[in-house]
Amino acid sequence: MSQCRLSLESVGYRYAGGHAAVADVSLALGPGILGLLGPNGAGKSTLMRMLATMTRPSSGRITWNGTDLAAAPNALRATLGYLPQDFGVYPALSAREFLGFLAAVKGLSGPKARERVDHCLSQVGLGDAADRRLGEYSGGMRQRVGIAQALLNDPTLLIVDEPTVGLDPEERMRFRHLLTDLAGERLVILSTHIVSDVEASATALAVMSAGALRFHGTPEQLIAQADGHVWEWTIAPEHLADVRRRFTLCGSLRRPEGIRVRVLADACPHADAQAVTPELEDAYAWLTGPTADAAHARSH
Ligand SMILES: Nc1ncnc2c1ncn2[C@@H]1O[C@H](COP(=O)(O)OP(=O)(O)OP(=O)(O)O)[C@@H](O)[C@H]1O
Repeated sequence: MSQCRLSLESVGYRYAGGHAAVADVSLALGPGILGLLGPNGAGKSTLMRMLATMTRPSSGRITWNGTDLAAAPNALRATLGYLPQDFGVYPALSAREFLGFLAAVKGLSGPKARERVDHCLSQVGLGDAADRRLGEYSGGMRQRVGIAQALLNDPTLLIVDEPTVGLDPEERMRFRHLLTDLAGERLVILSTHIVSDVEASATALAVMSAGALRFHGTPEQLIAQADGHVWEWTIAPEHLADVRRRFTLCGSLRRPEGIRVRVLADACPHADAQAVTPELEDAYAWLTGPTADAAHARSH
């Protein structure tokens, strides 16, 4: 079994003339699926590009099985699969031709390459569509081609950056299952701003906002942080706008007797409100949303 230890020590990145897009991120990772969550602009893609050795950290260091990536990026590249956020395909080629081309770029050729291309296409469920032009593929199918190309070298580290953007719910679900199947002994890092993308599959979560790492742990540990901060009660429909203005609204459900609202608050928001068991979505909003900032400010 290949080793699979990725370590980030106080990693930071600053774009020329800009603020710190990533600041002081430390993480120790092993096999499993890490869901990297964060709102737009949190620094996820910048971090992923450093992990994929596309850019070097401005500060700190990243090691793969103990080797510093700044000094020896090839230590990782041979065993890395990367699906960037802006992955594009050649519409005139079939999936089989496209992957054959990329296999050759990666140094695979002959029957071995053909076998590998077939294997990766069937792994992502595109065996039957392999000879169709990529221009005719749906968004979800194209993203699966993106995963297939990332799998060509049977990577130990698989990095996928916002792979579900633009997919419909069915394709999104299929993509989640695919990543779960692929995990095994590898480390899969999946970035997204959609909690349900990682809810069922991630063994660990890292949450970023404004360049900083706000949480690293299991989904259960994240949920525990929101315990006692998620409330529900029923209001008259005309009070909805007021509740929305005063609290972070996580959900609302129209019922015959009124609207059942679900809000985040650090203390009981209303005489009728009851604390309810948090879901992962609530906990993520609690960690990254305005309620969290307000509660944080009050405690300092
Ligand atoms: N090429 C660049 N030059 C300057 N600033 C950049 C560049 N790319 C990203 N940034 C800035 O760095 C910060 C982090 O961006 P990044 O793309 O890493 O976030 P993200 O979490 O991946 O968000 P998204 O999901 O929107 O891509 C943002 O403030 C962004 O504006």
